[in-house]
Formats: sequence, C-alpha cells, structure tokens
Amino acid sequence: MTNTHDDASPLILEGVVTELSGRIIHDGVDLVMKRGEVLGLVGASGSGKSVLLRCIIGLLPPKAGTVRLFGDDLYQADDRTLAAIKQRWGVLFQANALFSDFSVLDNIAMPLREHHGLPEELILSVARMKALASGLPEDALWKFPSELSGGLQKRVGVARAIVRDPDLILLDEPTAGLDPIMAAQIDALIGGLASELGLSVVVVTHDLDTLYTICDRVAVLSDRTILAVAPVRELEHSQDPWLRNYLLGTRTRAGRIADPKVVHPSPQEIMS
Ligand SMILES: Nc1ncnc2c1ncn2[C@@H]1O[C@H](COP(=O)(O)OP(=O)(O)OP(=O)(O)O)[C@@H](O)[C@H]1O
Repeated sequence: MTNTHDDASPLILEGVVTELSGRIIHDGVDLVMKRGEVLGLVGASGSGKSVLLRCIIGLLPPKAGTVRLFGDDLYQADDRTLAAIKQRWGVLFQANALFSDFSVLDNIAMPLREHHGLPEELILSVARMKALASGLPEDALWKFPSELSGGLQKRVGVARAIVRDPDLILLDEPTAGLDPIMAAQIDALIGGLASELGLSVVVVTHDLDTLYTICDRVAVLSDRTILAVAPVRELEHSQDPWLRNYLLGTRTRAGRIADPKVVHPSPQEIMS
C-alpha cells in the first residue's frame, strides 16, 4: 500500500552499511534530513559520497540498515509504494548522464516518458517549461548536449531532475568542472529552485562556495560514517583535523574569507 507521508522527513538513513566487492564502504550511517533544507554532503575523495547516493536512490541495497524516503522503507516497499516514492525525487548524476543522441528537450522529457502515459504535446510543454526555469535559452532546446557549454549541460541535468515536480532532488557534484562564474550561476539556480519550489536538496560537492552559499547544513562523511551534520559555520569549529583542514586550509574559501573568531589550522595540521 502507498504510504508516503507528506509530513515525513524526505530522507532518513538508519545504521546504513554498504559493501562493494567485499569491502565495507559505509558502516552505520545515520542521517535525518529536514524538509525543505539544502543539505551538503562532503567527504574526502573515495569516502563514499556517490555510493551513498546510489544507495539512497535504490541502486545499491544496503547490507544492513534502513533507507527511508518520505517515511517509507525504500528497500521494503511494494511496487506501488516504490513507484510513488520515485515520483517524488529527481537526480542529477555526476557528469550529467545526458544521452548524446537525444536533443536537450528529449533528455529533459525522458523521466516524463518513462513514468506517465502523458500526451506528447503535454510532455514537450512541461519539459520546455522546466528547461526555461532552469535558465536554458529557447535556442538550446533542439540542440544535442555536446553542442552546449558545460554550464548549460548542467542546467539540462537540473531541468531533467525537476521535470516531474519532485519534493527531493539529489545532485552529485553539480558544479564540478565549471569555471567559478558558471559554478556560481548553478549554485544560484539550485538555491533559487529550493526556495521557490520548496524542494529538499541533497548536494554532494567538493565546492566550498556551494557549502557556504546555498547549504543550510552539511553532513560530513568520514571513516565510513557521518562525522557531523551542522551548518558549515559551526563545522569550522570542529576539532576534527581533516574537517578543519578541509574547510579552513589556506587554499579554501573560508581560508580566504576568514571569520576572525576562527582559529585556523597550523601548517603541521595542513600537512597532516
Ligand atoms: N562499482 C564499484 N565496485 C567496487 N568498488 C567501488 C565501486 N564504486 C565505487 N567503489 C569504491 O567505493 C569507494 C567510494 O567511492 P565513491 O565514488 O562513492 O567516492 P566519493 O566520495 O564519491 O569520491 P569522489 O569525491 O572522488 O567522487 C571508493 O573506494 C571506490 O573505489
């Protein structure tokens, strides 16, 4: 029976353990997302951010623990409940995962074609609306993805993620590979969509500007579990050496735009 609760947290992870090729990637991940928040997910390269995202969207069953979406246990859900849950999320994959032989508009329309029996005219009309809401120019819609800049390709991915009016979007490194100006534009787009549409957003990122400009809280993945979840300014005061180095090292945004109250890591900490 469909049991997606409107007032439930969009995402709760309880004791999630994942394993790939015999190796434990996550070992007891707990996380409760608030409705309407933009939640950053950070961690060192290889710490398991993308794998966790795969687990959250049903592509990797956990070895133990529970993935709860909108109140329902994703991996125990019957077909009808699962279909209802999937209606409520949208995903932007790393490197966009756009189909090169399809036009921009057809890429955006794809989730509508997969899950609805909607008339073609309506599908194209909704896809066009989402494309324009995502900042794509009209003349980009019938081009192929390869004809667009990296920034516009990200916008195609975002438009596809929101095409079914989701409650939750999961974005894997939305600003990776973009120049700082385009990256800031994508951040503004995500922040704007979150506040205007009341979306809950999980954003996996290495981009500190994203954390500081659009994330309400940041979850830190370390040592196969969640080390902390807090607003990024609070995380600056963490005693964890890796996290302090990540946020406050000399090459980082916070290192450049320093809060004078924050004690910066020593050169020894940065090297460690
Ligand atoms: N299909 C797979 N089979 C075996 N191991 C995998 C597979 N996919 C990922 N891994 C391993 O899982 C670990 C976590 O990978 P993941 O891609 O989630 O890291 P990440 O935190 O997203 O890294 P990055 O920031 O570099 O994107 C890595 O050690 C990776 O090698």
